[in-house]
Amino acid sequence: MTEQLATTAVAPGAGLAPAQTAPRRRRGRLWLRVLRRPAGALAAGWILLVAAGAVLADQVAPYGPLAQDLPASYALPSGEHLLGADQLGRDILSRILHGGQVTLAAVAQAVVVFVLVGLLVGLVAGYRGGLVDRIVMRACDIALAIPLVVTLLVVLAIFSRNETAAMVTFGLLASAGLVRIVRAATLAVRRDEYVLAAEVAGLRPAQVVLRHVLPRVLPPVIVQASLLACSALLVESGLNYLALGVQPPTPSWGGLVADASAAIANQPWMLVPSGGIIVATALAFGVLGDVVRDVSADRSATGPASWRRLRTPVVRREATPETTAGEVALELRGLRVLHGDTALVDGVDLVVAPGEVVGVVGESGCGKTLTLSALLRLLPPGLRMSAARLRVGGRDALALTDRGMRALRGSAVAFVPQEPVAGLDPAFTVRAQLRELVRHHDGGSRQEVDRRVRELLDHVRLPDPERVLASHPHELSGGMAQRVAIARALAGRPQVLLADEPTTALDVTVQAEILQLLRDLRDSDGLAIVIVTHDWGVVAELCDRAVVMYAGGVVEQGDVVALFEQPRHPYTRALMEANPAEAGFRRRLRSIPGQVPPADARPAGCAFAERCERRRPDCSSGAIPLVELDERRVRCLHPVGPAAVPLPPLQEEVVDVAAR
Ligand SMILES: Nc1ncnc2c1ncn2[C@@H]1O[C@H](COP(=O)(O)OP(=O)(O)OP(=O)(O)O)[C@@H](O)[C@H]1O
Repeated sequence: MTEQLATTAVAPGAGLAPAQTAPRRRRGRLWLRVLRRPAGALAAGWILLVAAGAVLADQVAPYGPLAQDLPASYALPSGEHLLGADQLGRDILSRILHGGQVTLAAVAQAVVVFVLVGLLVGLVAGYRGGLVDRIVMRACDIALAIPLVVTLLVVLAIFSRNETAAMVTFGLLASAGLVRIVRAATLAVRRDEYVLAAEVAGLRPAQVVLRHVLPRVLPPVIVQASLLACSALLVESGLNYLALGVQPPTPSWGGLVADASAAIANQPWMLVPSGGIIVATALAFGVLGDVVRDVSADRSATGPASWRRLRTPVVRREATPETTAGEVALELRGLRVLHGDTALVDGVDLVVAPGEVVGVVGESGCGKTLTLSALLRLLPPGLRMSAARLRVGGRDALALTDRGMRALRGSAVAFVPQEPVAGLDPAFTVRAQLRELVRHHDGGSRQEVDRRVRELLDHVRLPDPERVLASHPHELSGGMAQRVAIARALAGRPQVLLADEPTTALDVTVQAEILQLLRDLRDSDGLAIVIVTHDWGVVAELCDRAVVMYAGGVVEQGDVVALFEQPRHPYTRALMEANPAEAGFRRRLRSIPGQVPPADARPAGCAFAERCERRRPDCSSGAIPLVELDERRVRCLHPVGPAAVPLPPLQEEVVDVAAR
């Protein structure tokens, strides 16, 4: 158990699904794939034929809709009347074509209202969440409880048989069901990493929704719209059958069925074309919906793996921090991340100069990712953050509104995820995704945008850029995808790059290439980089300084060379000794006994004391100060090596950002 724990703490790639193994998806535009299926092609073809016949009825119908030919009364199909004639000798085919104008227009009205309301309200509820979502859901409950037929009859009575009013009401009431579906789909998509990546890149909510959420929720909307069209057709025909809508002699499909029913004793044939057109068209709408559902189920079966969900926090804290000498790209002082009253992260400081790389190391659950998320002011729902200071690229990130923070993300500070493929939208090519960001940050003509996209790919040294640009994320290897993710991050020319284990999902050779790339970016662009890693090898290769975290706090931080030469905190030393690279032939990997205490059960005093071979009774008696020890900071009463000098305490005052 303890062996296993030590390995988990430091092994590169532990517990991670390599991005390259993401299953390949069959691709193609949705409508093309629908048309490739015989049932889809047949249904779509029939609907198009019927719609075209209705629109062009004046041109293609052999007779006028009201033209009578009494000698042909009740005529069966013939060369003169292809579908026969009714009791007044009116051509049934012509009346079906003209009646289609009324019926299909009514169906279209209902579908348009249904889709517009369902899509807009569902997207807003799912994306915004919170109070908006709750209000929308209650309104849907009410709408779904209203009896449809009774309401339509009331509307027809109030608006003197106005069919448009009835169909708009029908679409509106039915849209409550679509709102729920779109909301659920939006909630699911919001958890996908590429949507998060778009948010982190600083895109506006409307851009994120239109570009990355809408395409995902569209298939269920098309399915529901088809099914609604089917219902609307039956409802409209029913109303006209009862003569509650358009009045005779104006033809409508429901009215034709009513005529045929009245004449059934004289000529049963009349019911075949008039009922048949309704049945066939309703069937076509239903089949089309089914095919779209099948096809889109194939598409979404292999969606990207969900990553940690990050959201905007609500609380900030201000303080009188110690001053920082020299130029600073990123300055974080006294960070706390709270879950209710429990501090998940407590008192973390992080100062990074331009061109400096800082590694954040520690076992799982020590607070590394939450610290990174807090730097972006993006935390999982339910968590709050406070800090004495957060300055990014010279700007006070704690004083910024949500809109200001969005502008900061992607421009001053950018993020590289652990699983690069999951951070890219599977529906778009690399070119489209890079263009989107370049357009967002720089604007310019298409040629200028394309030039910048090529520059970015050259900057991250992607071989065969044209092929990469034309590829979808699943067609890229892990290394290529990580270079694309870095190119995306660089699109806004950030001063600070945050990376959450950017090499753990990659094989060793590719890891080395990505580390080299990050080193070069630090040197060429003067990027300040904060990298979360479990791998001391990455720290040694890339970082200038390291911050060692344990149980939500910093236990040691300082220059990497000095740290490797002489770790001063017993935890740092134990973590280094548990590094798989330290194990050799016939040499067992050392492990740290016990495990990191959960945030709500941290012991008094030093959180590491229970697992520490140097513990003394005073380790568990009170708060342990962070002390200065030969140019590094250590939170330990009995450090490895010479004794320490305490640092002055940080004074803080609490300010609620949300209240500003
Ligand atoms: N949304 C949340 N709600 C409550 N607790 C959380 C939440 N997210 C993280 N935590 C807790 O906060 C602590 C720090 O989590 P964090 O993800 O930052 O750890 P980590 O060091 O990044 O771990 P890993 O290396 O496994 O990614 C853990 O105890 C975790 O259980």
